Amino acid sequence: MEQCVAVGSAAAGAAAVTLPARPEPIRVVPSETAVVVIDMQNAYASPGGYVDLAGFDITGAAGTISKIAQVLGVARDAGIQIVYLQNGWDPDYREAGGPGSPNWHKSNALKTMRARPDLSGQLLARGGWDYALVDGLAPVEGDIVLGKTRYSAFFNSQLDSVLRSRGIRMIVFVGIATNVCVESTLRDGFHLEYFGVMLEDATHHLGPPAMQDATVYNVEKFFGWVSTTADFCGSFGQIPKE
Ligand SMILES: C/C(=C/NC(N)=O)C(=O)O
Repeated sequence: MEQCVAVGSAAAGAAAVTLPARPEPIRVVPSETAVVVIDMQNAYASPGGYVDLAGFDITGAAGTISKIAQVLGVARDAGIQIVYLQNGWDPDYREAGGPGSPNWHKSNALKTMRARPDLSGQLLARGGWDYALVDGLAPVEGDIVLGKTRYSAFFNSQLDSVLRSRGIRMIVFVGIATNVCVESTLRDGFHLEYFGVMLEDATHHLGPPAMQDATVYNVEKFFGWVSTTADFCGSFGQIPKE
């Protein structure tokens, strides 16, 4: 087996779990691990949600929901902290920014609502159906739910302090979209000294399939590690229930 990368107190010999990953396995203590669920909202994963209305193919999202549900079940039994992110803005879209913000120009949700005024106030507005987490992935007691207003979950959010205060060193990423908010957050996490692992089959891209491949390449080569739902469940599922 290739050399393991040992994270946090695993490097000092604490009892740890080895997660098979590329480019090499990674060894970590479960209490220093968090699963970060990126934007599993109706907007990104349900027919009639924002990305569906904006013309992206969301047929893969149903499979992603069931993979994430498996990951969360095992993570909860292993005592791993789960943090959900929800992307969007206040119902008046002040947090989205006006024409002085690149977000106003690049956000496909804002562009879709400008093209279709009948949708105005519906897409990614806090409190609405589009903003809500999908039914199949409801948080349970002990999970943390945070809002975010830009692609990176570290930007202008409480994510760093929530993780840092709990001694988290490794983040396991699942969610949508691989090539937008998942990659943006994993990259920022790298720069904040978190070890990022992306479960490739528990994420889904926006755009052509090459987008998924490009992020997998970027993560494996430059920013972190790539693993799978089966490997996560196989390794963290061995831990006796607390
Ligand atoms: C394009 C897009 C991606 N979001 C995400 N959760 O990856 C958006 O929010 O408009």
